[in-house]
Amino acid sequence: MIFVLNCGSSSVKYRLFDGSSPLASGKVERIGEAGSPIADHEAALEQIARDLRLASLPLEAVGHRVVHGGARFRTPTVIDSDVIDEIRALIPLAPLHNPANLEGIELARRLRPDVPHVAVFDTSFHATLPAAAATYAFDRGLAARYGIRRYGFHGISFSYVARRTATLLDRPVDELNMIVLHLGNGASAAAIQGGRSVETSMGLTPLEGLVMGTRTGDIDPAVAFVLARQGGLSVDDIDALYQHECGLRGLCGDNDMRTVIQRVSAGDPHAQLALDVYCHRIRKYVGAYHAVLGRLDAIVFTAGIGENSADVRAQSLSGLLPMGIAVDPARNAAGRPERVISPDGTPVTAYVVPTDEERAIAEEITTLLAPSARRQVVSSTEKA
Ligand SMILES: Nc1ncnc2c1ncn2[C@@H]1O[C@H](COP(=O)(O)OP(=O)(O)O)[C@@H](O)[C@H]1O
Ligand SMILES: CC(=O)OP(=O)(O)O
Ligand SMILES: [Mg+2]
Repeated sequence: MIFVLNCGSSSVKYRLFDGSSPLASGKVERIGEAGSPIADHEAALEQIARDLRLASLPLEAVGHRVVHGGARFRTPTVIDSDVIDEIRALIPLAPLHNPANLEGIELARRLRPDVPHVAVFDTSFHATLPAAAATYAFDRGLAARYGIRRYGFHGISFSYVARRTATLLDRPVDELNMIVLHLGNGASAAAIQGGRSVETSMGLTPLEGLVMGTRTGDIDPAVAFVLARQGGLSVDDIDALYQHECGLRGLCGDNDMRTVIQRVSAGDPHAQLALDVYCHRIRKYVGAYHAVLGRLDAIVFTAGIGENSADVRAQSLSGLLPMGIAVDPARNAAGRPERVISPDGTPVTAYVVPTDEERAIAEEITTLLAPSARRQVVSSTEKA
């Protein structure tokens, strides 16, 4: 059995697998929010551990989603105290995520010190970004000193969804060019060429790129100078503002797309502008990534908003028929969770493909711990 933990900034998702069959799963949301019965991640994890009798399960390994792996972690990694220190050192680059990931790791290791704990990183899939896409036009010396470059995130999801889409198209992933739009609490786009990430919208941190629930996405760096010089805000104030008070919430007061869309239906102009900015940003990235890829075979929507919001999908891709992209209203509105939403015969096939980060993590761990891979892990440790 493999137990997988996905500790997010305000939620914990978990899944227990017996081989490839899920035995139990769940999600604790709104951790630490006003009025929520779950005060912190520790309380959430203790409840999950009790419910599942985690201490006595016949586990082979525990898998952890870790958002920022920096330049060092390009593959799933067995966690030791050195790895924990390295994940902790990356907290400034993922302040909403790495602390929660670490809490999950530390609590789970305390509970199950007898099994390997494996970190699977959101950044790994983007290790293939070409230098031209990964590099900021920034002082070369400072960039090297502080590790300032574009890393990209949501890689566990992108990699899983790309493989799933290739299966649906019944073609090898290495022949396909696709754009995947992961639209959840955090949101990002990736251009994937032959199964490899060649461009993505998040950068050094998960702040860059698309509009998110509470995060800015792309913004002129000079906004920070104005806030500091004219508003007297500190760096920490600005960081907190960009992370928690911007995005959809900043534009209309709500960070949940369901509420935004209800308000749009009721004629609310702030909600309307929030939705328009959100979809305009996606459309802009689709055009840019089409140019990066040259030929485009598929556009795929995934995660909470991507999988559930027909309005966002339709508005983001409307008017793109000259680029070979279209959405069929009936297919978009309803159907199986995993489906084609473009009309037959359009050059680019548009899909909804539900993501499954927990399954992807379990699969990575099964591969890592397979007997042949285990020998490689041992021999590379010996060499080091
Ligand atoms: N039916 C729906 N219509 C529009 N948005 C939805 C719907 N269902 C869920 N969402 C959105 O999905 C988001 C959460 O996505 P999810 O991928 O579960 O996030 P995360 O894994 O990052 O916590 C919520 O902000 C919510 O607005
Ligand atoms: C990297 C990131 O933004 O993750 P999430 O969408 O889970 O917040
Ligand atoms: Mg997520």
